[in-house]
Order: sequence, then C-alpha cells, then structure tokens
Amino acid sequence: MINGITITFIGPGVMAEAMLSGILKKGLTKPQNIQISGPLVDRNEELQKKYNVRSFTNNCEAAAEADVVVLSVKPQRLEKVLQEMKGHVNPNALVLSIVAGASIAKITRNLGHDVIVRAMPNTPAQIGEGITVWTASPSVSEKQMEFAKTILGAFGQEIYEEEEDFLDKATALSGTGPAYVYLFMEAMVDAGVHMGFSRRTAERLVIETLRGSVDYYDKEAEDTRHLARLRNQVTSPGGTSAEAIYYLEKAGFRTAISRAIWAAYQRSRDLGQDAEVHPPE
Ligand SMILES: NC(=O)C1=CN([C@@H]2O[C@H](COP(=O)(O)OP(=O)(O)OC[C@H]3O[C@@H](n4cnc5c(N)ncnc54)[C@H](O)[C@@H]3O)[C@@H](O)[C@H]2O)C=CC1
Ligand SMILES: O=C(O)[C@@H]1CCC=N1
Repeated sequence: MINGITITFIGPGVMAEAMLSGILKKGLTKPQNIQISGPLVDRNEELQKKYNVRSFTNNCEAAAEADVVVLSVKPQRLEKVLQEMKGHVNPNALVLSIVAGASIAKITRNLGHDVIVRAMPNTPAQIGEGITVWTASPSVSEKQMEFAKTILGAFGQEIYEEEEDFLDKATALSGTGPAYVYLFMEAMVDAGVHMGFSRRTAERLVIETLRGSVDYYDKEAEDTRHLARLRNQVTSPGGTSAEAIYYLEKAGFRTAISRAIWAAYQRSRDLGQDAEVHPPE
C-alpha cells in the first residue's frame, strides 16, 4: 500500500477535504503524513482539528518534503501558485492536479516539473461515491501510477485514460455532471409545485424517482441493460410518457444537453490555454 508516503494538498477546499477524508477512511496513510496548505488560517485550523493533519500557510514549505503534491486550488489561481512553487517541489515527487482545464503542459511549464497526474473527480467524492478520470505524463513511474490509482480510488471509482483530451471531456461530462443533474431535478420539483404538490412532497417524489431509477438500472444484468429499453418500459403507446417525451424532444432536450456538455468541454480546453472568460453565444 502507500502507507508512509507524505501527501500535501495545495488548496484545502471542498475537493481536497473529500480526497483527504477518503484517504484517511481507507487507512492509506497516517494523518501525520498529510499536510494541507492554504491562505485561510481558520480553514487550516478546521481541517487540522477534524483530521489531525498538519497545516501550512506557505505552499513552498508544505510541498518541500512531500512524495505527492495535490494541486486543488481554483483554475484562476493556479498559474500564480505554480510559479511561486517552482523549484520547491521534490524532483521525484508526483504532482497530482485536479484543477479543471489545467493541462499537463501548462503545469509542467509553470512549475518546472514533469511528473504529473491530471485527474478530474466530482463532488460525490465527498461521500466516497465520486467518479474520477485520470491520465499521467510519461515521467510518472509505475509505482507512482499505483499511488495515483490507490489515492483516486479512495473516494469513489477511478478510470484511467491514456489520451489527455479525455480529461477535458470528463470535466464536461462527469466533473460538471452533478450540476446538470441537480438542475434537472430542480426543474422537475418546480413542475411538481406548479401542479400543486407541496415543495417537500415534490422533492421527495423527484429524489426517490431518481434514486429508484438508478438502482433499477444497476440491478439489471450487465450484458442486457440498456437505458432506452428501460425508458421504453415506462412508455406505453398513446400514454403519458410518450406525450411528455414528444414535448421534450420538440424543445430540443437532447440537443440542448449535448450542446451544453460540448460547451463545457470547450471551456475546459480554453482554461488550459489561459483564455479569458468568454460570454456564451
Ligand atoms: N467543485 C467541483 O465540482 C470540482 C472541482 N474540481 C477542481 O478542484 C479545484 C478545487 O475546487 P473546490 O475544492 O471546489 O474549490 P474551493 O474553493 O473549495 O477550494 C480552493 C481552496 O484553495 C484555497 N486557496 C486560494 N488561494 C490559494 C493559494 N494561493 N494557495 C493555496 N491555496 C489557496 C482556498 O482558500 C480554498 O480553500 C478546482 O481547480 C476545480 O476546478 C475538480 C472536480 C470537481
Ligand atoms: O465549474 C467548474 O469549474 C468545476 C470544475 C469541475 C466541475 N465544476
């Protein structure tokens, strides 16, 4: 296992906490081997008390001795953080970035370090049910690939992709995915309220419908399960589902989703190229 290795988190926010709590829950390493570094003393103390980890306000000091340096600051802060840390990361350390859009080339260029794993988790990582897609630069050793796989598997499932472009695609699909799911759920709840249900009842109906649908999908035999077949089961000829689906398709439901996810993919690629925020078309 990876016991004994030191891991430093640069940017101790929501995602860093999800990762470190998963790592500790799985017993991958001891709390004294985990360090966090961020500018907010209150936040540092909060995590220090909760998990018994060490905290720093100086990123360079925090990273100096670490075997794994996790980059978990917001994309807009990354460049400055990398430039400030240049020359302060152990040359043999694995740098594991979860920063949306930040390409391996960009990290290497700004940090002067080429042992990089780029990963894209999502927020259900906070309850150990995330899904993370990751890739690695050629300088990452086999042992470090195993570290990365073990660390990323501590807060959900992980999928390795050889081509880095899939990281931008995963950012759009699964990294950003919870935002689409919650928006869809909100819209359904609002429709329920529109028809006269109390908000509480509408929320319950929507949440249990989603949970039940996913569980039902999961129970189907792997070789025969198919989303369209499950949808067809609900859709009787001339019935309510057919009527509703007609209106969803007429409104361009699938195209809207596909275009939105494509736009998120392009946005992730733009972030990697230091592009300014651009207005939507
Ligand atoms: N929230 C999400 O759904 C996902 C986010 N990500 C990526 O994870 C990264 C972190 O996101 P969150 O945890 O949601 O953000 P967050 O805002 O909760 O965490 C960022 C942390 O960085 C700290 N910070 C700010 N400036 C710093 C500096 N100069 N040095 C060190 N720390 C500094 C902040 O105080 C904060 O604690 C982002 O790059 C994001 O793209 C990846 C997957 C999913
Ligand atoms: O919107 C964002 O920047 C983040 C990155 C992945 C999910 N949400």
